[in-house]
Amino acid sequence: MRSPVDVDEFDECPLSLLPSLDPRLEEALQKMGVSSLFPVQLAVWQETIGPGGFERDLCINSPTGSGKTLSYALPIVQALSTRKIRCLRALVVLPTRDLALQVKEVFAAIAPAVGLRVGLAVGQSSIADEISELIKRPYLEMRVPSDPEDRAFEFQSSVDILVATPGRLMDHINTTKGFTLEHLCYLVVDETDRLLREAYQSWLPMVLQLTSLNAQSMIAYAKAPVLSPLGSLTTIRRCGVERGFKDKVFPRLVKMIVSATLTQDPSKLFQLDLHHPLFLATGETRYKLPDKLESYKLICESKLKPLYLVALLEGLQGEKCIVFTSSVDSTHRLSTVLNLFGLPFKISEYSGRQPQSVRSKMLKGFREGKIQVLVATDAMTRGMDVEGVRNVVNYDMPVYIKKYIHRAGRTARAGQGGRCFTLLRNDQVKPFKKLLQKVGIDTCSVHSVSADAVERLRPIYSSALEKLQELMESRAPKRHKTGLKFVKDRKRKTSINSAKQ
Ligand SMILES: Nc1ncnc2c1ncn2[C@@H]1O[C@H](COP(=O)(O)OP(=O)(O)OP(=O)(O)O)[C@@H](O)[C@H]1O
Repeated sequence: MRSPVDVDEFDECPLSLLPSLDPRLEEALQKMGVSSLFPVQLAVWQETIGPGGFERDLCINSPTGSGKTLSYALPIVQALSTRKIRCLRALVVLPTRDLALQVKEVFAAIAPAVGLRVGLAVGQSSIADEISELIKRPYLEMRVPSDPEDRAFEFQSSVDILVATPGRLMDHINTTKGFTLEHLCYLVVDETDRLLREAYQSWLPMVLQLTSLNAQSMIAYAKAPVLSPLGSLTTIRRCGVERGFKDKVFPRLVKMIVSATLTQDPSKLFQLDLHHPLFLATGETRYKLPDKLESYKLICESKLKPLYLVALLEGLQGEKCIVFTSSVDSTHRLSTVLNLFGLPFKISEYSGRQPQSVRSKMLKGFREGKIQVLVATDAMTRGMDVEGVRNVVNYDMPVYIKKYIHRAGRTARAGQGGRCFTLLRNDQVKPFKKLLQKVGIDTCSVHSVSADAVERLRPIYSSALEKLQELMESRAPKRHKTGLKFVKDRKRKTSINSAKQ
Protein backbone atom coordinates (compact mmCIF):
# COMPACT_ATOMS: atom_id res chain seq x y z
CA MET A 1 0.00 0.00 0.00
CA ARG A 2 2.93 2.34 0.66
CA SER A 3 4.26 2.04 -2.87
CA PRO A 4 1.28 2.15 -5.19
CA VAL A 5 1.38 1.44 -8.88
CA ASP A 6 0.96 4.81 -10.62
CA VAL A 7 -1.67 4.40 -13.31
CA ASP A 8 -0.46 7.65 -14.91
CA GLU A 9 2.64 5.80 -16.06
CA PHE A 10 0.57 3.61 -18.36
CA ASP A 11 -0.59 4.60 -21.80
CA GLU A 12 -3.58 3.39 -23.75
CA CYS A 13 -2.87 -0.01 -25.28
CA PRO A 14 -4.39 -1.18 -28.58
CA LEU A 15 -6.16 -4.51 -28.16
CA SER A 16 -3.91 -6.08 -30.80
CA LEU A 17 -0.90 -5.45 -28.55
CA LEU A 18 -2.48 -6.69 -25.34
CA PRO A 19 -0.63 -9.82 -24.19
CA SER A 20 -2.69 -13.03 -23.79
CA LEU A 21 -6.05 -11.49 -24.72
CA ASP A 22 -8.47 -14.20 -25.82
CA PRO A 23 -9.33 -13.47 -29.49
CA ARG A 24 -13.03 -14.04 -28.75
CA LEU A 25 -12.88 -11.28 -26.16
CA GLU A 26 -11.01 -9.04 -28.53
CA GLU A 27 -13.85 -9.42 -31.01
CA ALA A 28 -16.47 -8.73 -28.33
CA LEU A 29 -14.60 -5.61 -27.24
CA GLN A 30 -14.38 -4.36 -30.80
CA LYS A 31 -18.15 -4.80 -31.10
CA MET A 32 -18.56 -2.62 -27.99
CA GLY A 33 -16.50 0.07 -29.69
CA VAL A 34 -13.41 -0.58 -27.57
CA SER A 35 -10.25 -0.64 -29.68
CA SER A 36 -7.70 -0.03 -26.95
CA LEU A 37 -7.49 -0.35 -23.19
CA PHE A 38 -7.42 2.75 -21.02
CA PRO A 39 -4.41 3.16 -18.67
CA VAL A 40 -6.16 1.81 -15.56
CA GLN A 41 -7.38 -1.18 -17.56
CA LEU A 42 -3.88 -1.97 -18.78
CA ALA A 43 -2.44 -1.56 -15.27
CA VAL A 44 -4.97 -4.01 -13.84
CA TRP A 45 -4.51 -6.41 -16.76
CA GLN A 46 -0.78 -6.58 -16.05
CA GLU A 47 -1.41 -7.48 -12.42
CA THR A 48 -3.99 -10.11 -13.18
CA ILE A 49 -3.23 -11.93 -16.42
CA GLY A 50 -0.07 -13.91 -17.05
CA PRO A 51 2.47 -15.33 -14.59
CA GLY A 52 1.73 -14.24 -11.02
CA GLY A 53 -1.70 -13.04 -12.06
CA PHE A 54 -4.26 -12.42 -9.34
CA GLU A 55 -1.66 -13.17 -6.67
CA ARG A 56 -2.50 -10.07 -4.71
CA ASP A 57 -5.75 -8.35 -3.93
CA LEU A 58 -6.16 -5.10 -5.82
CA CYS A 59 -7.28 -1.68 -4.63
CA ILE A 60 -8.14 0.39 -7.69
CA ASN A 61 -8.39 4.13 -7.19
CA SER A 62 -8.66 6.07 -10.42
CA PRO A 63 -10.76 9.05 -11.49
CA THR A 64 -14.42 8.89 -12.44
CA GLY A 65 -14.99 7.84 -16.02
CA SER A 66 -11.52 6.30 -16.39
CA GLY A 67 -12.97 2.87 -17.20
CA LYS A 68 -12.73 1.02 -13.90
CA THR A 69 -15.64 -1.29 -14.73
CA LEU A 70 -13.90 -2.89 -17.68
CA SER A 71 -10.63 -2.87 -15.72
CA TYR A 72 -12.02 -5.61 -13.47
CA ALA A 73 -14.60 -7.18 -15.81
CA LEU A 74 -12.14 -8.06 -18.56
CA PRO A 75 -9.54 -9.95 -16.48
CA ILE A 76 -12.24 -11.83 -14.56
CA VAL A 77 -13.97 -12.93 -17.75
CA GLN A 78 -10.65 -13.92 -19.34
CA ALA A 79 -9.61 -15.85 -16.22
CA LEU A 80 -12.93 -17.73 -16.14
CA SER A 81 -12.96 -18.40 -19.87
CA THR A 82 -11.31 -21.79 -19.39
CA ARG A 83 -13.75 -23.04 -16.76
CA LYS A 84 -15.36 -26.39 -17.53
CA ILE A 85 -18.33 -26.51 -15.16
CA ARG A 86 -20.81 -23.73 -14.54
CA CYS A 87 -20.95 -22.48 -10.97
CA LEU A 88 -20.95 -19.08 -9.36
CA ARG A 89 -17.31 -17.97 -9.43
CA ALA A 90 -17.40 -14.19 -9.52
CA LEU A 91 -19.49 -11.81 -7.47
CA VAL A 92 -19.64 -8.06 -8.05
CA VAL A 93 -21.35 -6.01 -5.36
CA LEU A 94 -22.59 -2.46 -6.00
CA PRO A 95 -24.52 -0.05 -3.80
CA THR A 96 -27.49 0.70 -6.08
CA ARG A 97 -29.74 -1.10 -8.50
CA ASP A 98 -29.16 1.23 -11.46
CA LEU A 99 -25.44 0.92 -11.01
CA ALA A 100 -25.66 -2.86 -10.85
CA LEU A 101 -27.71 -2.90 -14.05
CA GLN A 102 -25.06 -0.79 -15.74
CA VAL A 103 -22.20 -3.04 -14.64
CA LYS A 104 -24.13 -6.14 -15.65
CA GLU A 105 -24.38 -4.70 -19.17
CA VAL A 106 -20.59 -4.46 -19.36
CA PHE A 107 -20.13 -8.09 -18.30
CA ALA A 108 -22.97 -9.18 -20.58
CA ALA A 109 -21.21 -7.56 -23.54
CA ILE A 110 -18.10 -9.72 -23.17
CA ALA A 111 -18.85 -12.82 -21.08
CA PRO A 112 -21.07 -14.72 -23.58
CA ALA A 113 -18.20 -14.60 -26.10
CA VAL A 114 -16.36 -17.17 -23.96
CA GLY A 115 -19.47 -19.09 -22.90
CA LEU A 116 -20.00 -17.43 -19.52
CA ARG A 117 -23.37 -16.37 -18.18
CA VAL A 118 -24.01 -13.29 -16.10
CA GLY A 119 -26.82 -12.92 -13.56
CA LEU A 120 -28.34 -10.01 -11.73
CA ALA A 121 -29.62 -9.92 -8.16
CA VAL A 122 -30.97 -6.47 -7.47
CA GLY A 123 -34.64 -6.91 -6.74
CA GLN A 124 -35.73 -5.56 -10.09
CA SER A 125 -38.03 -8.53 -10.59
CA SER A 126 -39.75 -10.77 -8.06
CA ILE A 127 -37.49 -13.02 -6.03
CA ALA A 128 -39.06 -16.08 -7.68
CA ASP A 129 -38.18 -14.78 -11.15
CA GLU A 130 -34.69 -13.95 -9.99
CA ILE A 131 -34.21 -17.42 -8.52
CA SER A 132 -35.30 -19.06 -11.75
CA GLU A 133 -32.67 -16.98 -13.57
CA LEU A 134 -29.93 -17.88 -11.12
CA ILE A 135 -30.55 -21.48 -10.13
CA LYS A 136 -31.62 -24.45 -12.16
CA ARG A 137 -32.81 -27.85 -11.01
CA PRO A 138 -31.62 -30.35 -13.61
CA TYR A 139 -33.58 -33.31 -12.22
CA LEU A 140 -36.76 -31.28 -12.22
CA GLU A 141 -36.12 -30.14 -15.78
CA MET A 142 -35.42 -33.73 -16.91
CA ARG A 143 -38.55 -34.83 -15.02
CA VAL A 144 -36.69 -37.60 -13.20
CA PRO A 145 -36.60 -38.09 -9.43
CA SER A 146 -33.49 -36.66 -7.83
CA ASP A 147 -30.77 -39.09 -6.84
CA PRO A 148 -30.20 -38.84 -3.07
CA GLU A 149 -26.55 -39.93 -3.59
CA ASP A 150 -26.09 -37.03 -5.90
CA ARG A 151 -27.23 -34.04 -3.88
CA ALA A 152 -24.51 -31.88 -5.39
CA PHE A 153 -26.44 -31.90 -8.66
CA GLU A 154 -29.88 -31.19 -7.27
CA PHE A 155 -29.35 -27.47 -7.68
CA GLN A 156 -26.98 -25.90 -10.15
CA SER A 157 -26.02 -22.32 -10.74
CA SER A 158 -27.23 -20.93 -14.05
CA VAL A 159 -24.65 -18.18 -13.93
CA ASP A 160 -20.87 -17.89 -13.63
CA ILE A 161 -20.85 -14.23 -12.67
CA LEU A 162 -23.34 -12.44 -10.45
CA VAL A 163 -23.81 -8.69 -10.17
CA ALA A 164 -25.73 -7.84 -7.02
CA THR A 165 -26.78 -5.22 -4.55
CA PRO A 166 -26.12 -6.19 -0.92
CA GLY A 167 -29.78 -6.43 0.11
CA ARG A 168 -30.79 -8.90 -2.60
CA LEU A 169 -27.54 -10.79 -2.20
CA MET A 170 -28.39 -11.37 1.45
CA ASP A 171 -31.91 -12.48 0.50
CA HIS A 172 -30.45 -15.18 -1.75
CA ILE A 173 -27.83 -16.21 0.80
CA ASN A 174 -30.47 -16.55 3.50
CA THR A 175 -33.37 -18.05 1.63
CA THR A 176 -32.60 -19.32 -1.89
CA LYS A 177 -32.14 -23.05 -2.05
CA GLY A 178 -29.06 -24.04 -3.99
CA PHE A 179 -27.55 -20.54 -3.91
CA THR A 180 -23.97 -20.98 -2.80
CA LEU A 181 -20.78 -18.95 -2.67
CA GLU A 182 -18.77 -22.12 -2.11
CA HIS A 183 -17.04 -21.88 -5.48
CA LEU A 184 -16.47 -18.15 -5.49
CA CYS A 185 -13.03 -17.14 -6.81
CA TYR A 186 -13.45 -13.38 -7.38
CA LEU A 187 -15.15 -10.75 -5.29
CA VAL A 188 -15.39 -7.19 -6.58
CA VAL A 189 -16.60 -4.47 -4.25
CA ASP A 190 -17.31 -1.48 -6.47
CA GLU A 191 -17.77 1.94 -4.87
CA THR A 192 -16.07 0.38 -1.87
CA ASP A 193 -16.02 3.46 0.34
CA ARG A 194 -19.79 3.79 0.01
CA LEU A 195 -20.43 0.10 0.58
CA LEU A 196 -18.18 -0.04 3.63
CA ARG A 197 -19.97 2.92 5.16
CA GLU A 198 -23.27 1.14 5.05
CA ALA A 199 -23.24 -2.30 6.57
CA TYR A 200 -26.39 -3.63 4.80
CA GLN A 201 -27.19 -6.54 7.08
CA SER A 202 -23.49 -7.40 7.49
CA TRP A 203 -23.24 -8.67 3.92
CA LEU A 204 -19.45 -8.43 3.85
CA PRO A 205 -18.68 -10.56 6.94
CA MET A 206 -21.23 -13.04 5.65
CA VAL A 207 -19.60 -13.32 2.20
CA LEU A 208 -16.15 -13.64 3.76
CA GLN A 209 -17.36 -16.30 6.15
CA LEU A 210 -19.01 -18.31 3.40
CA THR A 211 -15.87 -18.28 1.31
CA SER A 212 -13.38 -19.08 4.03
CA LEU A 213 -12.05 -22.33 5.38
CA ASN A 214 -14.48 -24.09 7.65
CA ALA A 215 -15.04 -27.48 9.13
CA GLN A 216 -17.74 -28.25 6.61
CA SER A 217 -15.46 -27.81 3.65
CA MET A 218 -12.89 -30.09 5.31
CA ILE A 219 -15.54 -32.77 5.71
CA ALA A 220 -16.65 -32.24 2.13
CA TYR A 221 -13.02 -32.65 1.08
CA ALA A 222 -12.78 -35.98 2.87
CA LYS A 223 -15.97 -37.19 1.27
CA ALA A 224 -15.57 -35.61 -2.14
CA PRO A 225 -14.68 -38.74 -4.17
CA VAL A 226 -17.82 -40.50 -2.96
CA LEU A 227 -20.16 -37.56 -3.30
CA SER A 228 -20.12 -37.08 -7.01
CA PRO A 229 -18.49 -38.54 -10.09
CA LEU A 230 -17.41 -35.01 -10.92
CA GLY A 231 -15.57 -34.26 -7.70
CA SER A 232 -14.51 -30.93 -9.18
CA LEU A 233 -17.94 -29.56 -8.39
CA THR A 234 -16.85 -29.25 -4.80
CA THR A 235 -14.47 -26.43 -4.18
CA ILE A 236 -12.16 -27.31 -1.34
CA ARG A 237 -10.49 -24.46 0.43
CA ARG A 238 -7.45 -25.57 2.35
CA CYS A 239 -5.19 -23.74 4.71
CA GLY A 240 -2.09 -22.46 2.91
CA VAL A 241 1.28 -23.09 4.51
CA GLU A 242 3.55 -21.39 1.98
CA ARG A 243 5.27 -18.17 2.89
CA GLY A 244 2.81 -15.32 2.71
CA PHE A 245 -0.15 -17.69 2.60
CA LYS A 246 0.12 -19.00 6.16
CA ASP A 247 -3.30 -19.34 7.71
CA LYS A 248 -4.88 -18.09 4.51
CA VAL A 249 -7.36 -20.18 2.67
CA PHE A 250 -6.28 -21.65 -0.65
CA PRO A 251 -7.65 -21.41 -3.31
CA ARG A 252 -8.06 -17.92 -2.13
CA LEU A 253 -10.95 -15.60 -2.83
CA VAL A 254 -9.37 -12.83 -4.91
CA LYS A 255 -10.71 -9.41 -3.99
CA MET A 256 -10.76 -6.25 -6.05
CA ILE A 257 -11.94 -3.08 -4.42
CA VAL A 258 -12.73 -0.12 -6.59
CA SER A 259 -13.63 3.56 -6.32
CA ALA A 260 -12.70 7.02 -7.56
CA THR A 261 -12.41 7.95 -3.90
CA LEU A 262 -11.06 4.77 -2.39
CA THR A 263 -10.35 4.90 1.30
CA GLN A 264 -6.79 4.24 2.42
CA ASP A 265 -7.83 4.03 6.02
CA PRO A 266 -6.48 0.69 7.32
CA SER A 267 -9.19 0.46 9.97
CA LYS A 268 -11.79 0.43 7.20
CA LEU A 269 -9.88 -1.76 4.75
CA PHE A 270 -9.23 -4.23 7.56
CA GLN A 271 -12.83 -5.47 7.26
CA LEU A 272 -12.07 -6.79 3.76
CA ASP A 273 -9.29 -9.10 4.96
CA LEU A 274 -7.17 -8.18 1.94
CA HIS A 275 -4.29 -10.38 0.89
CA HIS A 276 -1.04 -8.46 0.19
CA PRO A 277 -3.10 -5.60 -1.24
CA LEU A 278 -1.64 -3.72 -4.15
CA PHE A 279 -2.79 -0.14 -4.56
CA LEU A 280 -3.28 1.23 -8.06
CA ALA A 281 -3.66 4.99 -7.94
CA THR A 282 -3.49 7.98 -10.26
CA GLY A 283 -0.99 10.78 -9.63
CA GLU A 284 0.29 12.15 -6.37
CA THR A 285 -2.86 13.63 -4.83
CA ARG A 286 -5.17 11.36 -2.93
CA TYR A 287 -8.06 11.96 -5.32
CA LYS A 288 -8.04 13.33 -8.81
CA LEU A 289 -10.59 14.87 -11.16
CA PRO A 290 -10.74 13.81 -14.82
CA ASP A 291 -8.13 15.64 -16.90
CA LYS A 292 -10.63 17.29 -19.22
CA LEU A 293 -13.06 18.46 -16.57
CA GLU A 294 -13.43 22.24 -16.25
CA SER A 295 -14.77 23.57 -12.94
CA TYR A 296 -16.64 26.88 -12.73
CA LYS A 297 -18.28 28.85 -9.93
CA LEU A 298 -21.38 30.98 -10.36
CA ILE A 299 -21.87 33.48 -7.56
CA CYS A 300 -25.37 34.69 -6.78
CA GLU A 301 -27.71 35.64 -3.98
CA SER A 302 -29.49 32.72 -2.40
CA LYS A 303 -33.00 33.89 -3.35
CA LEU A 304 -31.97 34.39 -6.99
CA LYS A 305 -30.55 30.89 -7.45
CA PRO A 306 -33.42 29.57 -9.60
CA LEU A 307 -33.07 32.56 -11.93
CA TYR A 308 -29.34 32.08 -12.29
CA LEU A 309 -29.86 28.40 -12.91
CA VAL A 310 -32.43 29.05 -15.63
CA ALA A 311 -30.14 31.64 -17.25
CA LEU A 312 -27.29 29.12 -17.11
CA LEU A 313 -29.43 26.37 -18.65
CA GLU A 314 -30.57 28.74 -21.40
CA GLY A 315 -26.92 29.42 -22.16
CA LEU A 316 -26.21 25.69 -22.39
CA GLN A 317 -28.87 25.49 -25.11
CA GLY A 318 -30.24 22.09 -24.29
CA GLU A 319 -26.89 20.27 -23.94
CA LYS A 320 -27.31 17.20 -21.75
CA CYS A 321 -27.01 18.35 -18.16
CA ILE A 322 -27.48 16.99 -14.62
CA VAL A 323 -28.46 19.45 -11.89
CA PHE A 324 -27.67 18.10 -8.42
CA THR A 325 -29.55 19.27 -5.35
CA SER A 326 -29.05 18.30 -1.73
CA SER A 327 -32.33 16.51 -1.03
CA VAL A 328 -35.26 14.62 -2.49
CA ASP A 329 -37.62 17.49 -1.65
CA SER A 330 -35.55 20.18 -3.26
CA THR A 331 -35.07 17.97 -6.34
CA HIS A 332 -38.83 17.73 -6.70
CA ARG A 333 -39.45 21.42 -6.07
CA LEU A 334 -36.69 22.57 -8.37
CA SER A 335 -37.72 20.37 -11.28
CA THR A 336 -41.35 21.52 -10.85
CA VAL A 337 -40.31 25.18 -10.83
CA LEU A 338 -37.95 24.77 -13.81
CA ASN A 339 -40.74 23.18 -15.79
CA LEU A 340 -42.93 26.22 -15.12
CA PHE A 341 -40.44 28.47 -16.92
CA GLY A 342 -41.42 26.97 -20.25
CA LEU A 343 -37.84 26.32 -21.36
CA PRO A 344 -37.43 24.84 -24.84
CA PHE A 345 -36.06 21.51 -23.59
CA LYS A 346 -37.30 18.64 -21.47
CA ILE A 347 -36.56 18.67 -17.75
CA SER A 348 -37.25 15.73 -15.45
CA GLU A 349 -36.32 14.58 -11.98
CA TYR A 350 -34.49 11.53 -10.66
CA SER A 351 -34.48 10.65 -6.99
CA GLY A 352 -34.45 7.72 -4.63
CA ARG A 353 -38.05 8.47 -3.61
CA GLN A 354 -39.41 7.61 -7.07
CA PRO A 355 -40.44 4.03 -7.68
CA GLN A 356 -37.78 2.05 -9.55
CA SER A 357 -39.97 1.89 -12.68
CA VAL A 358 -40.21 5.70 -12.82
CA ARG A 359 -36.49 6.11 -12.17
CA SER A 360 -35.62 3.65 -14.90
CA LYS A 361 -37.94 5.48 -17.30
CA MET A 362 -36.28 8.82 -16.51
CA LEU A 363 -32.82 7.33 -16.94
CA LYS A 364 -33.79 5.73 -20.24
CA GLY A 365 -35.23 9.00 -21.54
CA PHE A 366 -32.09 10.83 -20.46
CA ARG A 367 -29.81 8.25 -22.07
CA GLU A 368 -31.79 8.43 -25.30
CA GLY A 369 -31.64 12.23 -25.33
CA LYS A 370 -35.41 12.65 -24.93
CA ILE A 371 -34.74 14.44 -21.64
CA GLN A 372 -32.06 17.12 -21.75
CA VAL A 373 -31.91 18.24 -18.11
CA LEU A 374 -32.14 15.84 -15.20
CA VAL A 375 -32.60 17.36 -11.75
CA ALA A 376 -31.22 14.72 -9.43
CA THR A 377 -30.38 13.80 -5.89
CA ASP A 378 -27.17 12.06 -5.04
CA ALA A 379 -28.82 8.79 -6.09
CA MET A 380 -27.41 9.77 -9.50
CA THR A 381 -23.99 10.66 -8.14
CA ARG A 382 -21.92 7.52 -8.05
CA GLY A 383 -20.84 5.52 -11.03
CA MET A 384 -23.75 6.40 -13.30
CA ASP A 385 -22.55 6.51 -16.87
CA VAL A 386 -24.71 8.41 -19.35
CA GLU A 387 -23.17 9.15 -22.69
CA GLY A 388 -23.10 12.74 -23.85
CA VAL A 389 -23.51 14.51 -20.49
CA ARG A 390 -21.60 17.70 -21.18
CA ASN A 391 -22.51 19.60 -18.03
CA VAL A 392 -23.07 19.06 -14.34
CA VAL A 393 -24.52 21.76 -12.09
CA ASN A 394 -24.20 21.77 -8.32
CA TYR A 395 -27.31 23.72 -7.36
CA ASP A 396 -26.20 23.23 -3.76
CA MET A 397 -22.50 23.31 -3.01
CA PRO A 398 -21.24 19.89 -1.93
CA VAL A 399 -19.65 20.02 1.51
CA TYR A 400 -17.25 17.14 0.97
CA ILE A 401 -14.76 16.72 -1.83
CA LYS A 402 -15.83 13.12 -2.41
CA LYS A 403 -19.31 14.32 -3.28
CA TYR A 404 -17.90 16.96 -5.64
CA ILE A 405 -15.77 14.31 -7.35
CA HIS A 406 -18.62 11.87 -7.88
CA ARG A 407 -21.11 14.53 -9.00
CA ALA A 408 -18.68 16.27 -11.36
CA GLY A 409 -17.61 12.85 -12.58
CA ARG A 410 -20.91 12.32 -14.41
CA THR A 411 -19.33 14.41 -17.15
CA ALA A 412 -15.86 14.40 -18.73
CA ARG A 413 -15.91 10.61 -18.93
CA ALA A 414 -13.83 8.30 -21.07
CA GLY A 415 -11.39 11.07 -22.02
CA GLN A 416 -14.15 13.46 -23.17
CA GLY A 417 -14.45 17.08 -22.05
CA GLY A 418 -17.07 18.36 -19.63
CA ARG A 419 -17.94 21.24 -17.31
CA CYS A 420 -19.05 21.40 -13.70
CA PHE A 421 -20.77 24.60 -12.50
CA THR A 422 -21.32 25.26 -8.81
CA LEU A 423 -23.77 27.92 -7.62
CA LEU A 424 -22.33 29.74 -4.61
CA ARG A 425 -23.33 32.44 -2.20
CA ASN A 426 -20.63 34.97 -1.41
CA ASP A 427 -19.91 33.33 1.93
CA GLN A 428 -19.37 29.96 0.22
CA VAL A 429 -16.60 31.16 -2.05
CA LYS A 430 -13.80 30.55 0.46
CA PRO A 431 -14.95 27.11 1.62
CA PHE A 432 -15.36 26.13 -2.04
CA LYS A 433 -11.81 27.22 -2.81
CA LYS A 434 -10.55 25.06 0.07
CA LEU A 435 -12.63 22.17 -1.18
CA LEU A 436 -11.10 22.27 -4.67
CA GLN A 437 -7.59 22.57 -3.28
CA LYS A 438 -8.02 19.01 -2.04
CA VAL A 439 -7.93 17.86 -5.65
CA GLY A 440 -5.09 20.17 -6.59
CA ILE A 441 -7.21 22.96 -8.10
CA ASP A 442 -6.08 26.40 -6.90
CA THR A 443 -8.11 28.62 -9.17
CA CYS A 444 -11.63 28.08 -10.36
CA SER A 445 -12.95 30.37 -13.09
CA VAL A 446 -16.06 32.41 -12.55
CA HIS A 447 -18.93 31.76 -14.93
CA SER A 448 -21.26 34.71 -15.21
CA VAL A 449 -24.72 34.98 -16.65
CA SER A 450 -25.91 38.30 -18.03
CA ALA A 451 -27.76 40.61 -15.63
CA ASP A 452 -30.26 41.28 -18.43
CA ALA A 453 -31.13 37.60 -18.66
CA VAL A 454 -31.78 37.48 -14.91
CA GLU A 455 -33.96 40.61 -15.04
CA ARG A 456 -35.94 39.22 -17.96
CA LEU A 457 -36.64 36.07 -15.97
CA ARG A 458 -37.92 37.80 -12.81
CA PRO A 459 -41.60 38.19 -13.88
CA ILE A 460 -41.62 34.64 -15.26
CA TYR A 461 -40.26 33.42 -11.93
CA SER A 462 -43.00 35.26 -9.98
CA SER A 463 -45.71 33.68 -12.08
CA ALA A 464 -43.93 30.29 -11.82
CA LEU A 465 -44.09 30.57 -8.04
CA GLU A 466 -47.79 31.37 -8.20
CA LYS A 467 -48.38 28.36 -10.42
CA LEU A 468 -46.34 26.25 -8.01
CA GLN A 469 -48.61 27.41 -5.19
CA GLU A 470 -51.72 26.48 -7.19
CA LEU A 471 -50.19 23.13 -8.09
CA MET A 472 -49.43 22.34 -4.48
CA GLU A 473 -52.93 23.32 -3.44
CA SER A 474 -54.51 21.13 -6.08
CA ARG A 475 -52.28 18.20 -5.10
CA ALA A 476 -52.87 18.60 -1.34
CA PRO A 477 -55.06 15.84 0.11
CA LYS A 478 -58.72 16.92 0.51
CA ARG A 479 -58.92 16.38 4.26
CA HIS A 480 -56.29 19.08 4.71
CA LYS A 481 -58.60 21.55 3.02
CA THR A 482 -61.12 21.24 5.83
CA GLY A 483 -59.69 20.10 9.13
CA LEU A 484 -55.99 20.87 9.10
CA LYS A 485 -56.16 24.12 7.15
CA PHE A 486 -53.90 26.11 9.43
CA VAL A 487 -51.19 23.47 9.48
CA LYS A 488 -51.47 23.02 5.73
CA ASP A 489 -51.14 26.75 5.05
CA ARG A 490 -48.07 26.98 7.21
CA LYS A 491 -46.52 23.94 5.55
CA ARG A 492 -47.26 25.28 2.10
CA LYS A 493 -45.70 28.63 2.89
CA THR A 494 -42.56 26.96 4.21
CA SER A 495 -42.39 24.78 1.14
CA ILE A 496 -42.75 27.68 -1.29
CA ASN A 497 -40.19 29.66 0.64
CA SER A 498 -37.74 26.76 0.28
CA ALA A 499 -38.43 26.66 -3.46
CA LYS A 500 -37.36 30.28 -3.59
CA GLN A 501 -34.09 29.33 -2.03
N1 LIG B 1 -11.22 1.02 -23.35
C1 LIG B 1 -12.25 1.80 -23.58
N2 LIG B 1 -12.45 2.38 -24.79
C2 LIG B 1 -13.51 3.19 -25.00
N3 LIG B 1 -14.43 3.48 -24.06
C3 LIG B 1 -14.28 2.93 -22.84
C4 LIG B 1 -13.21 2.05 -22.54
N4 LIG B 1 -13.33 1.66 -21.26
C5 LIG B 1 -14.43 2.24 -20.78
N5 LIG B 1 -15.01 3.00 -21.72
C6 LIG B 1 -16.20 3.84 -21.54
O1 LIG B 1 -15.86 4.83 -20.58
C7 LIG B 1 -17.00 5.18 -19.81
C8 LIG B 1 -16.64 5.20 -18.34
O2 LIG B 1 -16.34 3.90 -17.90
P1 LIG B 1 -16.72 3.41 -16.43
O3 LIG B 1 -18.16 3.61 -16.18
O4 LIG B 1 -16.18 2.06 -16.26
O5 LIG B 1 -15.88 4.46 -15.57
P2 LIG B 1 -15.54 4.41 -14.01
O6 LIG B 1 -14.09 4.65 -13.89
O7 LIG B 1 -16.09 3.18 -13.40
O8 LIG B 1 -16.33 5.70 -13.51
P3 LIG B 1 -17.00 5.98 -12.07
O9 LIG B 1 -15.88 6.18 -11.09
O10 LIG B 1 -17.80 7.21 -12.29
O11 LIG B 1 -17.82 4.79 -11.73
C9 LIG B 1 -18.07 4.20 -20.17
O12 LIG B 1 -19.00 4.80 -21.03
C10 LIG B 1 -17.35 3.10 -20.92
O13 LIG B 1 -18.14 2.50 -21.91
